[in-house]
Amino acid sequence: MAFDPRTILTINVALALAAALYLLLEWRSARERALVYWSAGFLLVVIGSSLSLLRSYGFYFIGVWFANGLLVLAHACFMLGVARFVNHAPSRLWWLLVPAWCALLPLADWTLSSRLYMAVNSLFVGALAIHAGQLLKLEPGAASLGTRQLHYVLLAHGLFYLVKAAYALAPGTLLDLSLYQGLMIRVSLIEGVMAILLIALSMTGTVRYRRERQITRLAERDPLTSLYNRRGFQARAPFLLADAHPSRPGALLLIDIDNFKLMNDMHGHAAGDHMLVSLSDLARQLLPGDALKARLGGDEFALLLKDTSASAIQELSDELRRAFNALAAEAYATPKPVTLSLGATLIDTPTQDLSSLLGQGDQALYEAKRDGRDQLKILSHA
Ligand SMILES: Nc1nc2c(ncn2[C@@H]2O[C@H](COP(=O)(O)OP(=O)(O)OP(=O)(O)O)[C@@H](O)[C@H]2O)c(=O)[nH]1
Repeated sequence: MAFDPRTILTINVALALAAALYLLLEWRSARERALVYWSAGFLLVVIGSSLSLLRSYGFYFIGVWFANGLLVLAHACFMLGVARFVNHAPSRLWWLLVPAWCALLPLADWTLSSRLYMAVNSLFVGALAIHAGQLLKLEPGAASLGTRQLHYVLLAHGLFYLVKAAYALAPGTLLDLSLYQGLMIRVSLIEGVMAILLIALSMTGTVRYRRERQITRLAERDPLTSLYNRRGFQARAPFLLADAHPSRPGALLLIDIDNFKLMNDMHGHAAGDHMLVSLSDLARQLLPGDALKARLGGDEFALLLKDTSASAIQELSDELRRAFNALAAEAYATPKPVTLSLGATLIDTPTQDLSSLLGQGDQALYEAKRDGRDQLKILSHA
């Protein structure tokens, strides 16, 4: 298909400008610094591609050398953005690209040396893009579609530039940088359009996924203890409840601190907060990793365990109480002891009825309080 290189370059400019503005707008809401680097990279592509249009009017230095130099700089920005995104400090050796590129300037003659120039320039672009792609590690389960896409698009883009470098040095190939003559130059213009689109979309996709994960995390966690809050507990409980079986029953355990108001009143809110955090730390230490741990509100906590038994729950409660009571007594003296009351209900059939389980746990907890606090009561699930 015939096409006019200047038209393609103009499309490149428009797309890169749209990408730069789009990424900048994303930065306004996401505040992810990588977006600023990426946006700056696309702005450099805009300037470089615009200057590139000048080569057909005889401005070779600006239209070829300078414009392609900006392309290297743009890819350095993409790489720095990815490094920032993955919290990786790039090696200082990349600075060597600056003197290396400047060393190409004396080669400004438009026969043989333009091939060498294009080969080295493409090599720099390819190396930066491949390095940026490699920085995006694809850990199973953690990488989003956007991250995977950005990883592969950057690698493919980098490989394309390596091929371009090899092509430039291959004898007998047509290459005229001033008139955009030669297969590789024309293919490169088309590749540029596709790369801008794919890279910019993957960049926003990968940042959005991370931001959504952060928002979900914030919405489901208690800020003081970092345990799940009621919303997070309700969202995750069904997975554990569905697993219950008479041979491996689960258990719901509700915990309420006794005389907590007294501690708050006597020692201040900070002391109360300290004990809430201590209790959550104990829960993390003493419970299995797959147990669901949540602070439902105030001084009330909920634990959901799978594959357990009444005796295991009793043992766990005794350990929790012993450790918590000792901590509280040691740190903050109160006329009435600050202890733990616990209410548990065993779950021996799969169920999705969390609210009635919470009702039973509450009932058991109420009995523990009524019978003098500092103890566990267990109700069997009918
Ligand atoms: N420090 C602190 N206190 C909180 C927080 N949220 C709720 N509280 C306090 O927790 C206390 C809960 O009081 P209750 O459970 O009704 O009182 P209690 O003294 O523990 O009484 P019993 O449970 O019957 O032993 C109140 O004083 C609340 O102000 C919090 O985030 N930090």
